[in-house]
Amino acid sequence: MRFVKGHGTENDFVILHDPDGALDLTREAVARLCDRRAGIGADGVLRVVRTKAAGVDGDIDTAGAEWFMDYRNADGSIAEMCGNGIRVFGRYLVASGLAAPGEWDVATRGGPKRVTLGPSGDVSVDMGPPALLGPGEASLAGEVFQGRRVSMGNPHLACRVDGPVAALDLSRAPGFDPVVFPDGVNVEFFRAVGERHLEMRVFERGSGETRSCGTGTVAAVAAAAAETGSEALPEGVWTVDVPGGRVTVTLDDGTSHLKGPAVLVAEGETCRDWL
Ligand SMILES: N[C@@H](CCC[C@H](N)C(=O)O)C(=O)O
Repeated sequence: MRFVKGHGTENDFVILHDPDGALDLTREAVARLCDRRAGIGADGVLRVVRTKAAGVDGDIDTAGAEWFMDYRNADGSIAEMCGNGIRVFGRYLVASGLAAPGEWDVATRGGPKRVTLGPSGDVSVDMGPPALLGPGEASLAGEVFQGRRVSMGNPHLACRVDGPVAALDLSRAPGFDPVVFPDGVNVEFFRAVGERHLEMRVFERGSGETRSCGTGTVAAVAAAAAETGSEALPEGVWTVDVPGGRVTVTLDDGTSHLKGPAVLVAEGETCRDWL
């Protein structure tokens, strides 16, 4: 099986080219591919499949997008959206000659997302309006953190912390109420380090701590922006520093845009009989 490896601010992915939907991508196969010692190693898999061959017709709004991002977490579970993944997905389509630089929609389980990119450089994606769903809490190393529940198509709990995020122990999954989050949750911890400038760490559902999470950065910005108390989120450009680098999140026109690097680093083929 041919693959490409890529990352967006070190949130890394194995990209599988499956235009006609021929791959039987089991949960076990994804977990083996993502294993960092016995496999290729990644936070998730991006299966690149033509929307018409993805078997999602009628289930989701695809807006006529030619390509569908089938995203899987490292444990093989399916997620609705991946903000860094879709930027890497866009870079892959352009680098492979499957799409021209410019602007177009990619279908995801979280709805169609408009990707904007040039022949090289940063990739931007319209992530849609963050949905603020009210308060929530997580626990970590015996401490309880208050946060805001945010949907970016996938579920988030964004918690402000007082000290540097580097001091947090994310070696174990944060605790949360499974009644409030029946499908699990991605938990972000953020701190303001300047005006419209956050630092953030994340523990992702299905992948553990990752070095970046695109949907998580938008959720953290939405939670921080909501602290102003105004009914609509105030417009503005935010910088978010994550362990893997820096992205910008723009809140404008009732939507959000995520922008940052998306890099393809290697391509190869899995060995016969391995997977
Ligand atoms: N890293 C991603 C989010 C991937 C999905 C997430 N773990 C979930 O299960 O919802 C991003 O960049 O947004």
